[in-house]
Amino acid sequence: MEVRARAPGKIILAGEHAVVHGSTAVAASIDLYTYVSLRFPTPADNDETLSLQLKDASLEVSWPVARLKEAFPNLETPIPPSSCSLETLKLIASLVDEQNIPEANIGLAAGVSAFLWMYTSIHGCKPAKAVVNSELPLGAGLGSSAAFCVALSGAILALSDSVTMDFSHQGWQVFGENELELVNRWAFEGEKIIHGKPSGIDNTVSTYGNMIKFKSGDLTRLKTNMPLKMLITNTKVGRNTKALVASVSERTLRHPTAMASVFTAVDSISSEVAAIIQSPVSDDLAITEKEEKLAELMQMNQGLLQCMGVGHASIEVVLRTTLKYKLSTKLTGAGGGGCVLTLLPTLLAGTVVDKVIADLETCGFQCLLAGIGGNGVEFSYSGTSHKEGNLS
Ligand SMILES: Nc1ncnc2c1ncn2[C@@H]1O[C@H](COP(=O)(O)OP(=O)(O)OP(=O)(O)O)[C@@H](O)[C@H]1O
Ligand SMILES: C[C@@](O)(CCO)CC(=O)[O-]
Ligand SMILES: [Mg+2]
Repeated sequence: MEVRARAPGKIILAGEHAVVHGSTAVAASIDLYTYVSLRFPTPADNDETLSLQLKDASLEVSWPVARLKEAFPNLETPIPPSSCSLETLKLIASLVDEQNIPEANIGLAAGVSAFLWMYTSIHGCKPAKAVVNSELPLGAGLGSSAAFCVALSGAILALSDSVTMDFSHQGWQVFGENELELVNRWAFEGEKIIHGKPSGIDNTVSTYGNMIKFKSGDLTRLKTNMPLKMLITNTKVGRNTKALVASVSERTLRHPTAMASVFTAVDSISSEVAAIIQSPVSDDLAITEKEEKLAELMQMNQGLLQCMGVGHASIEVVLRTTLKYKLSTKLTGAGGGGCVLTLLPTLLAGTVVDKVIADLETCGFQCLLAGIGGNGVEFSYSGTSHKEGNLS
């Protein structure tokens, strides 16, 4: 029995970082996915290990089941979604350490730890093989960590008793509402291990897809008929969300009143962005007016992100380049490099878009046009029609 799950990346249209401090943010899924396949070995495989293959990083880690049982002698599973205690996190860190992950790949250790926490909490020390690959750039602001956690959580739960299986269904299928909530809650626990203090917006938009408004853990699914086209530019400057989120918190401790005003301003911007996106579109004139407002709000949000200290020289280059074409740009995700969004108005000529892309690529950046607002996490089964690998 094998299950596959896929979860999308995301863009944040407004409100990153401020959302960690209780402000509203608006995010949308994009049609770039992280895929996870998970299978329990059959008796013929004679495989008593739990393994995780990370194809994007050409890394495979595995533990004999006996080693896991030794590390977690009192494991009772499944447990409901819960934070990994400091004590368990230490045990997991020592299991990860034993794998001697090369220094160049050390950022992956947190992802491996998140996998171990989610998997063992649901399936205990049962042998299995998980394989991960992604269409998303890792650590670039497009929610790769959330897509990783959501796809893993989806696959792990799809092979558990918490999910009702439908074998009559061919291809990708969606989870039920309660199942989605469970997938999202577990993914959030994984994100906590990777990010330290996530707001939950990234795993939530990856789980539910489409476009969402998010504030203090509350999700509003946005309904829109506004065609939204964004150019995504990857500055290819590496950064780490955990460190950037921590740096904004430190600035907030140093300047609490000033930062509170910044977060309040972002809250208003995000609320306005959500209102514009949701108001019905009647004609080209109405679209143009809405796009102009969105463009201005993106510029304002970018200025406030600068105030938070998450800009980068490479982002400035993208801003200046797109401004030559009177286009508005803001960073997306944690900033400090990573990806940047440029609003492409509906009536903008294709030739202009080509020129902007050529200009940005001359600077060494990578441009992509992703579809916005597609489905969230989905899964599909292959193999025999039961979940007990050792029965198949
Ligand atoms: N396909 C993958 N394979 C292995 N690890 C992954 C994968 N995708 C994400 N990760 C984990 O997530 C980490 C990157 O997460 P990080 O939050 O820093 O960036 P991001 O999620 O891409 O950007 P943002 O949080 O700003 O949207 C990696 O270092 C790794 O631990
Ligand atoms: C920077 C941040 O706001 C978004 C990262 O995509 C962090 C978070 O909300 O968890
Ligand atoms: Mg992330």
